[in-house]
Amino acid sequence: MTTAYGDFRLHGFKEPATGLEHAALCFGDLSTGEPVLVRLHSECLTGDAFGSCHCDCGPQLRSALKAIATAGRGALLYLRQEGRGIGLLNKIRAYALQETGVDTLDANRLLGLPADARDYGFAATMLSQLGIRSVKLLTNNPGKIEGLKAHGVDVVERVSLQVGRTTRNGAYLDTKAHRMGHLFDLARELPDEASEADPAR
Ligand SMILES: Nc1nc2c(ncn2[C@@H]2O[C@H](COP(=O)(O)OP(=O)(O)OP(=O)(O)O)[C@@H](O)[C@H]2O)c(=O)[nH]1
Ligand SMILES: [Zn+2]
Repeated sequence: MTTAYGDFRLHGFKEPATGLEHAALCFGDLSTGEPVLVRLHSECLTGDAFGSCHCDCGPQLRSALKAIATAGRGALLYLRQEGRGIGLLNKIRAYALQETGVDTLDANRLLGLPADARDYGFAATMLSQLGIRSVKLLTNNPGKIEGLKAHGVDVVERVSLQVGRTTRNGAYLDTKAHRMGHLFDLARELPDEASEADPAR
C-alpha cells in the first residue's frame, strides 16, 4: 500500500477470541533478526481519522509511520482497541462525562468500566506471525512494554513518541502522565507548534 510516507506491506489478522480484525503495516526487510522498530497503535477513530483535538493519537499515528519509513524497516500494528478497549460508544459516553470536568480515567470508572481494558496477547501473536521476535517499541506507555514482555516478546528498547501536544489536549496528556504512568519527557511538555497550527497533520 502506497502511503504519504512510503510503500508498506499491508496484512490483515482476525483475532479468534473477539472476532476483531486488526492490521499490520510492514516496511523493509524484517527477516534479518535485528530488533524491529514497532508501533502498537490503539484505534482512535476520532483522533486518527476525524482530526479530534482531544488527544494525541492522530499525530502519533502519522509520526510513527514516518519514523518507520525513515528507519527503513519496521511495523505498525493497528489494533482495534478503540477507547483503550471499551469501544467507540463507551468512549463517546466517556467524552460526554469529560465535558463536565471529569478526567479520562475517572470518566471510565464512572461508567463502571476499567481505566484501560487493553490486552497485548494478540499483538504478540501478530508479531510472531510476522517473524518479529525482538522490538524497539515506539511508545510512552510502560504498560505496552510489560504487556508484550508478558507474552514473550523481547522489548530491547523504548523509543519515545511524544508528539501532538496542543493547548486543547494538554490536560488529557497531563492525566496520562500523572495518573496513568506515561513516560513524558517534561522538558518537552510544551505545545508542539506544528500540531498547534494543524492538529490533523
Ligand atoms: N476511554 C477513553 N479512551 C480514550 C480517550 N482518549 C483516547 N482514548 C483511547 O486511548 C487509546 C490510546 O491510548 P493512549 O493512552 O492515548 O496512548 P497509549 O496507546 O496507551 O500510549 P502510547 O503508546 O504512548 O501512545 C485509543 O484507543 C483511544 O481511542 C478517552 O478520553 N477515554
Ligand atoms: Zn485518540
